Amino acid sequence: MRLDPFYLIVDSAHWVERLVPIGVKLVQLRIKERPDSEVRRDIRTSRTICARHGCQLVVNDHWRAAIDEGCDFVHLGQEDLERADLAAIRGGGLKLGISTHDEAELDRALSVAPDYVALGPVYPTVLKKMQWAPQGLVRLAAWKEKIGSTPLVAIGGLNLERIDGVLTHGADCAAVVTDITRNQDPEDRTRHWIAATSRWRMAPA
Ligand SMILES: Cc1ncc(COP(=O)(O)OP(=O)(O)O)c(N)n1
Ligand SMILES: Cc1nc(C(=O)O)sc1CCOP(=O)(O)O
Ligand SMILES: [Mg+2]
Repeated sequence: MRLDPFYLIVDSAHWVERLVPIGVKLVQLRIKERPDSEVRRDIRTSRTICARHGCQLVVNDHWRAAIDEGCDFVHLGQEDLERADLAAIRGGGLKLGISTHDEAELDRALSVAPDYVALGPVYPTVLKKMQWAPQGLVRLAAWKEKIGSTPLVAIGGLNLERIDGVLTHGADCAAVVTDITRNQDPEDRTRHWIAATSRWRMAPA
């Protein structure tokens, strides 16, 4: 399986509506602390927009709603993994991405045969407080060495200047939140991300 090299992460369907039509092909809905009814409404709206634009939709954390709404992927962290019904996710035909931050988490992730593994934070992130020091590019390359053909997602502190570094050190895909959503012109920044990742999009598998 191949992932688009540009992985946008946003916290509402409004962002999906704004940015996916520009040409985003892989987007995660990462909604925190909102009622289940709103989460489901945003997933449904995003699903419709993504289907219209040929974009894969990943749902973070809310795996039951993702199954119910027929999404493409679920993303789970290690704690989420404890509570989720992986058989139901697989049975629903959804793919699974898993966060990792150290070797033990990587072993745990690989034990459930994920469709991608994420390593973070590669660089310092302002989005959330993290207990791990920035992983760096050498560690990213070590992760790829260990996981082989399973796609590797780099996340944490990525910006336009850091894309080439992660994609030449083993990442198949660069995930981003604030470099786009806190940019003064998110649409323009999204266009730049699409252009900056284009040579990996076109590279032979
Ligand atoms: C692509 C990607 N990588 C990592 C994460 C983080 O997931 P998690 O550790 O469960 O933390 P929260 O995002 O739920 O706060 C992610 N969402 N996406
Ligand atoms: C949500 C998330 N998870 C991470 C991890 O390391 O698991 S880093 C991160 C934040 C990514 O946001 P930004 O692109 O703004 O740094
Ligand atoms: Mg989570």
